[in-house]
Amino acid sequence: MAQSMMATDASFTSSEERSIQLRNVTKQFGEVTALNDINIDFAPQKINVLLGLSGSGKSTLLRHINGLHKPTSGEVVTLGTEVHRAGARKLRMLRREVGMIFQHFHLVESMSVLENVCTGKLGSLGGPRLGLFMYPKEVKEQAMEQLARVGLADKAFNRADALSGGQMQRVAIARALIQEPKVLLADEPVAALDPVSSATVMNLIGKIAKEDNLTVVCSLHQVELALEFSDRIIGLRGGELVMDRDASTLSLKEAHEIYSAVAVVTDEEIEQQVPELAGITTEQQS
Ligand SMILES: Nc1ncnc2c1ncn2[C@@H]1O[C@H](COP(=O)(O)OP(=O)(O)OP(=O)(O)O)[C@@H](O)[C@H]1O
Repeated sequence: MAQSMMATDASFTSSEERSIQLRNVTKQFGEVTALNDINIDFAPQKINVLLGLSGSGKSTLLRHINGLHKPTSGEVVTLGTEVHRAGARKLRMLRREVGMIFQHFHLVESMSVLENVCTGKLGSLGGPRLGLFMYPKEVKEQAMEQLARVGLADKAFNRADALSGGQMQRVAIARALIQEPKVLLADEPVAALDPVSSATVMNLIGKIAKEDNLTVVCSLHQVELALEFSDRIIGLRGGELVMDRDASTLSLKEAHEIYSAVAVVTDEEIEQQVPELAGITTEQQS
């Protein structure tokens, strides 16, 4: 792997406090190796973006951070919790501190916007609740505060399915924030949005991350957005870590190299692997 693709900001390699650590993490789904021996730390209060082709392992990596997946081998420690060996109770506790937003928002469309935000508190309130009246007054007030932060206080009593995609994602952000998380995981949060809404949502994530000192790990497909909104770019290809760079030092062209699906192979390597091709010109082969 090219050295330049793996250069890191000193703050990321510091042995000081780390929000998230993955050590030799491999994840197999049957025959498929979704992650292959990944070693990475995420420092607190940074915005980290995962880039890579479809199937490169971005969602799988995100899901290891809050224990939605457990590694086949290796260790994951998030906010001090050993995710790889945590039982259901410990994972529930951890997930109160780790908010997550998704490409398709995962709102309950028939519920009001306000109630959707209140559901972010279910993990700590316990028990099923159906209807706004079942939430304590202070939870509803907190939900209104978070809606105001994402610019949607005036939509609180609308049904969620009356909103645009960008607005739905902002509601999902408010729902994650009401948990008062330390870590925010975002799995392709703008993949279903138009460019203007995408920029609005990424701006919002960046602003809130700074205000709330959040550690953000976000998968994206838009390289330009990744460079604009992140502190750090992590590239995955076929489950392997192929880039780890401070975003401010990375050019657009370099970032696009993460997407070069075919590894560069030299003539010598081809001759070693396929001796019968040695000496045959491209013209003769075709
Ligand atoms: N639950 C699962 N069961 C079986 N295979 C899975 C599962 N989840 C992921 N995979 C496989 O693991 C590999 C990595 O998938 P993953 O969803 O992490 O990629 P991704 O980079 O997030 O892709 P995309 O950009 O399309 O979301 C793929 O080959 C995928 O098919």
